[in-house]
Amino acid sequence: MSEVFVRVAVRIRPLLPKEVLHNHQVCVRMVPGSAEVMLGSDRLFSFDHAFGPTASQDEVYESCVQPLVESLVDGYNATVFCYGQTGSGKTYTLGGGSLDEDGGIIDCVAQDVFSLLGEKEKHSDGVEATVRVSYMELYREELRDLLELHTVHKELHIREDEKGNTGDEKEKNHKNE
Ligand SMILES: Nc1ncnc2c1ncn2[C@@H]1O[C@H](COP(=O)(O)OP(=O)(O)OP(=O)(O)O)[C@@H](O)[C@H]1O
Repeated sequence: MSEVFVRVAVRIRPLLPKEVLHNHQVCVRMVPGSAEVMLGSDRLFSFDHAFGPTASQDEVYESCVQPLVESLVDGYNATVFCYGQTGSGKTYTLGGGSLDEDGGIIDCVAQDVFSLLGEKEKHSDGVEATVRVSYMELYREELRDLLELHTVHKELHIREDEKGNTGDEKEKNHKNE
C-alpha cells in the first residue's frame, strides 16, 4: 500500500425492497471505471475507492481493509471507521451476516488476524501474540460494553494512557495488574 495515512471509500447500497415498493429513486450513481460517484445529474465526488450496489462484502474487505490487517500483524496501528446517515449500511458493512453468508468486515478481520498470526508463528522463532477484543457502543455520550451487557454504562470510561493508546477503564486496570 502506498504511503497514504487516511483513505476514504464510499459504498452505495441497493434500494431495499420496501424502498422499491414505495417507488423511491436512486439519487447517487457510480461513474464506471473510476472511484467517483455522481450525486443527481451534475455533482461529482471523488474517493480512494467507490463501491456500487452490486459490490460484495469481500470486494469491500479486500480493497479497503485486508491490507490494514497485514500491516497490523507487522506491528502497525490501524482504524476502520464507518460513517453515514442512519440506514446507509454501516452495520451491514461492518458486521452483516456471518462468514458463511456474506460476512462483514469484523468477521473477515477476525479470520485473517488469526490466520496471519498462525503463519507468523510458524515461520519465525519465539513470536508470541496476544489478541484482545473490546466491543463498545457509544450512543448519546453513553458507553455500553456489548460483550458484557449487564455493565452499567456510567461505570465505563474511555481513557488515553501516556503512550496515546486508548482503552476502557477495565482494560486499563487489567494492564496494570
Ligand atoms: N450493501 C448492502 N446490500 C444489501 N443490503 C444492505 C446493504 N447495506 C445495507 N443493507 C441493508 O440496509 C438496511 C440498513 O443498513 P444498516 O442497518 O447497516 O444501516 P446503518 O447505517 O447501520 O443504520 P443505523 O445508523 O440506523 O444503525 C439493512 O436492512 C441492511 O441489511
